[in-house]
Amino acid sequence: MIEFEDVTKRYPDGTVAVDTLSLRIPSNQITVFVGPSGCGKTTSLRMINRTIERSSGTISIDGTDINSQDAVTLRRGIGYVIQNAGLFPHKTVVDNIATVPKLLGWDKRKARATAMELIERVGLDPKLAERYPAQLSGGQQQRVGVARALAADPAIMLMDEPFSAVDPIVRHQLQEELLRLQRDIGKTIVFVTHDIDEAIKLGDNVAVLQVGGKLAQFAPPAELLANPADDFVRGFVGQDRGYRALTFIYTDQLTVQPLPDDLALNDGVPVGWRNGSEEIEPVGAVFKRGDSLRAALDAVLTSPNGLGVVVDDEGRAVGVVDQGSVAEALRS
Ligand SMILES: Nc1ncnc2c1ncn2[C@@H]1O[C@H](COP(=O)(O)OP(=O)(O)OP(=O)(O)O)[C@@H](O)[C@H]1O
Repeated sequence: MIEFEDVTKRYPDGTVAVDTLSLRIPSNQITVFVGPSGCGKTTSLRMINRTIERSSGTISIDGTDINSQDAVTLRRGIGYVIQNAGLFPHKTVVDNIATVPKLLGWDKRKARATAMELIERVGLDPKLAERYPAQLSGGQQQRVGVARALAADPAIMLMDEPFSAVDPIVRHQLQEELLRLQRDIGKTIVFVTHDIDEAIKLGDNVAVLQVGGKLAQFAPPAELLANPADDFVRGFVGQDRGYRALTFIYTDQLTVQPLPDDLALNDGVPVGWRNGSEEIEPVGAVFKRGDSLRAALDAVLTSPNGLGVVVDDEGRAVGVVDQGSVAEALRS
């Protein structure tokens, strides 16, 4: 557990970026700091690895004050991922990832072998290992950034707006990858974002901060949406929090109907709806049994004929649901 107790950061010019922040960040979960620009998210995050020193209060990791150990040693034991990845431009991908293990004195072969393993683990093609960062896409660079942060197998990983500079599709893929990776590695992740959707999607817990680093609410996302602590949180979470809250509602009450003939399939995978002309219309979003009600609603809303397609783990269509069935589940 990482614990903030009455932590304040006052910069030399007098700006109070964080004001008596108290917070307990549970181990082996993702905790997201979210809030408007300038509310002190980055300052709070960087005080954990002491790249910014607090002015007063205590930060402890598993009961030990972080000021009781050498800052450089502390930092090497904590993974850190930033926006635009911050890779070393003159080092190859594999050498970027092996940086901290080498600093920690691992032998070269072990550091390299670990780096190669991580390349695959974060979903990168091993052929990219000898490329330089400038020869990668933004999304690939971010994956290298995550692999580099994980290289020395730290218990804690700090991530500061890591996916903000990539386009929405890549961002979605990186978020999914992070959740998949976290299911395997179970690190204590502290993640900064200004995007409430990202916070809700990734966080086991979400800390909503307001300007001055004041904690407005600390809660799991479903709780934040259902019971915002005050008007600030309500406003920040947004008008459509009812819709977002559907992300956390699962139902087995949807009536799944057999596949209609006008759904075009390729090897079982839905590719479009036939509408009587030569053209086929896009399927829209699909969802799996066991997905949230939000996914089911998305599927019927984005379908050209109001039928949402249900797929199995391999993406093959298994049935459809209609708007009435989703509305019934919403009502109950
Ligand atoms: N080195 C500094 N000197 C003085 N003030 C600073 C310094 N760094 C940050 N600040 C101020 O501290 C406050 C908090 O900044 P911080 O970067 O922690 O916020 P943030 O929530 O991460 O913002 P953003 O989402 O815009 O990145 C802001 O008012 C900022 O201007």
